[in-house]
Amino acid sequence: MRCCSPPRPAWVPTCSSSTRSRRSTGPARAAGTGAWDWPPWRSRSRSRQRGSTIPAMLLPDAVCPHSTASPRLGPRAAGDEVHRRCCRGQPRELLPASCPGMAVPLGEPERGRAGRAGQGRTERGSAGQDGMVQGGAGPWDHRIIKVGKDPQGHRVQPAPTTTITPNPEQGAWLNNKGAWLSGNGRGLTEGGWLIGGGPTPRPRRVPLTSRAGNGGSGPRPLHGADRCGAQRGGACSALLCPRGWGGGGLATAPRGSPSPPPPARRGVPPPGPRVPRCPLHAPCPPVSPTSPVSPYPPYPRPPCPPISPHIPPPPQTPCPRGAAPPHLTPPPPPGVLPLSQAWGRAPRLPPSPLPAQRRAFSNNKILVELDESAGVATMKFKSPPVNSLSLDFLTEFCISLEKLENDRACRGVILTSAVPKIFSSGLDITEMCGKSTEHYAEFWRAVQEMWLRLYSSNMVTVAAVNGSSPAGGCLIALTCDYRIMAENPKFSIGLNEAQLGIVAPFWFKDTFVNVVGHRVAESSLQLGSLHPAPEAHRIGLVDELVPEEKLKDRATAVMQQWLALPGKGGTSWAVTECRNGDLTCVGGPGIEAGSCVSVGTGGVGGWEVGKLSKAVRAALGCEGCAWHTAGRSAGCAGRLPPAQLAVPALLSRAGGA
Ligand SMILES: CCCCCCCCCCC/C=C/C(=O)SCCNC(=O)CCNC(=O)[C@H](O)C(C)(C)COP(=O)(O)OP(=O)(O)OC[C@H]1O[C@@H](n2cnc3c(N)ncnc32)[C@H](O)[C@@H]1OP(=O)(O)O
Repeated sequence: MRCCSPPRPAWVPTCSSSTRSRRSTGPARAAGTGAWDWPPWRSRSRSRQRGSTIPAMLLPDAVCPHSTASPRLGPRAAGDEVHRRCCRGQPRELLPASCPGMAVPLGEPERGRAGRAGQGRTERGSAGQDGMVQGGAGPWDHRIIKVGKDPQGHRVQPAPTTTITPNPEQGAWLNNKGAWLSGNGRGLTEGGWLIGGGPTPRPRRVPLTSRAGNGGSGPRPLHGADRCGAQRGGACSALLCPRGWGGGGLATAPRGSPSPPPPARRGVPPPGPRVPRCPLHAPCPPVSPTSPVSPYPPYPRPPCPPISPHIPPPPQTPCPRGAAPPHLTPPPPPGVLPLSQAWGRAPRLPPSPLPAQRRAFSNNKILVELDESAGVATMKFKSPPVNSLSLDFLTEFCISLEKLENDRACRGVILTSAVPKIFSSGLDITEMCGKSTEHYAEFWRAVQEMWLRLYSSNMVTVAAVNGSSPAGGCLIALTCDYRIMAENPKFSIGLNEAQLGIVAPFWFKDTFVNVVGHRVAESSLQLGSLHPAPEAHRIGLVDELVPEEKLKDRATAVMQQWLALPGKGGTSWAVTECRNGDLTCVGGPGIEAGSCVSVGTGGVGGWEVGKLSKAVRAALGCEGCAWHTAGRSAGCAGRLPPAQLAVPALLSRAGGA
């Protein structure tokens, strides 16, 4: 029996044959050994360079950390509680009978889950996660078994297994979560998921009246209370619950979409015509200070982010970011629809000649400033005295990061500290003693969550280490793409756990090894060394040192350098493959017209480009493939028409890699 995986499993492909790349020294062994103290499912863009893969997995019941069958979680009640919360994100079919989540009445979690996905609630459907498909005998018998981005560029988390059913009355399709699908049966999409091919064991029709959620691309209230698991009596996580966002102004609102209107719900008037919704105009919802069923201890939820004064109301005003000036879109080759027009979506705006638009939101412990024109956010830790990573901090960190991840205007994040001389002191030691087992489990889950989200972020992440950074603080820096440290020798960084008499978890270690190499990591870990900045630079623990006053500028420059590269920073790609391939040739800038075919990664759920290329090249034996970068939103939002997305064929020829 498959079980829920730890905290964020829902987007893990259920196909046991699928693989995903990951860092070479990452802890895939966790599955094999039964170790459960981290969920080894994430991939990372850098991993593709290393080329290793692990099987996608849902942990079996016996090794699920949240299962009562787990011998390591302690009292049954603790396991039950966490498991119940965790498993909320899982399709019911995948939950073991022993899962306490099964006790939640049917229908309740459905609403919560669907609403969650529909809210643009994201999993890190990193660019490496794939849109693999099993299809059906009939056009509506399909199963979606992988995940990616939706047409608006939001990463979404559909259930790994989804059946869809036609709704002839409205000429469209619904899945078993009530989400709207668009397409023509050959290239149906559900919020960006391409679906097609292969039988579904038990296709299920869902009465319209029970389709409460809208996990697809149809409109829905950003913060409707009925979307909130907490409101439904189900488990509600601050991270999962749309209300936990504390305001959707910066979050996820789909822009113009060709999707059909959502189904009417009993007692709920059908919404009017779909109006492209500007997230900046989204009304700020009431936010309750606490959520009684949140898995997190009550804490003041962050206030709604202020709507920038330069964004004019009213909501009906055309979105200022809704359409690109024509001159900014390069003309496509003759006969080829630009990606951004193929599905009628607006590409991401390149830097505007207008004054820089800056937005900021803040919670208790982290200040986030987003420079929209640059596409770069700065997350400043402001939790004095030492930015210790408490449960609250970690939670706010994840929320902030995910907000940015969902924000199409943001492609990179600089992490730094607002506390003088301290980047972060690492895990809050006070969270690790004198607390309940449940608290320990929750805290540790949050630690992992922080790492996973950061590690697998689609954004470019740069750590501007402007102070000491021991242990968990060092981990944050290690988890970023690039580390710049203030060259003050009084600042030190390292995994010093050994000095505290504890052992760095192996995923701390693996992250460390990936950066500094095996031998340096070995000796440093054994000694629990804290390396002064110059030494840290020498051993490669940080990539460069700069005077503290130049740290910000340098981080910004590095960020620009990274963002200029194709494929990073959430940039979506149209993968161009390959001579004599059987896909439709679309050509594109830098691509010899007629020689390549193109697959919009946004349309296939966020394929990791390098991996796809590698797989396709291996399968087709092609040489000289080129990439066509379409820009983040253009690539995500502007997918090729289904007819041009011969992805199943591609996948089958690529062995589903
Ligand atoms: C629960 C889950 C189950 C899993 C358990 C398994 C355990 C495995 C864990 C493995 C991974 C561990 C990772 C970690 O991150 S452990 C934390 C490691 N951190 C440190 O060792 C840092 C210690 N602190 C320092 O070195 C210095 O404080 C620092 C350089 C950061 C700043 O020095 P400064 O002189 O400027 O400030 P003070 O030392 O005077 O400290 C000011 C106050 O801050 C408190 N403090 C410091 N660090 C922490 C911390 N990590 N957590 C909580 N509080 C911290 C310090 O006590 C001072 O408080 P008071 O003013 O009240 O005394």
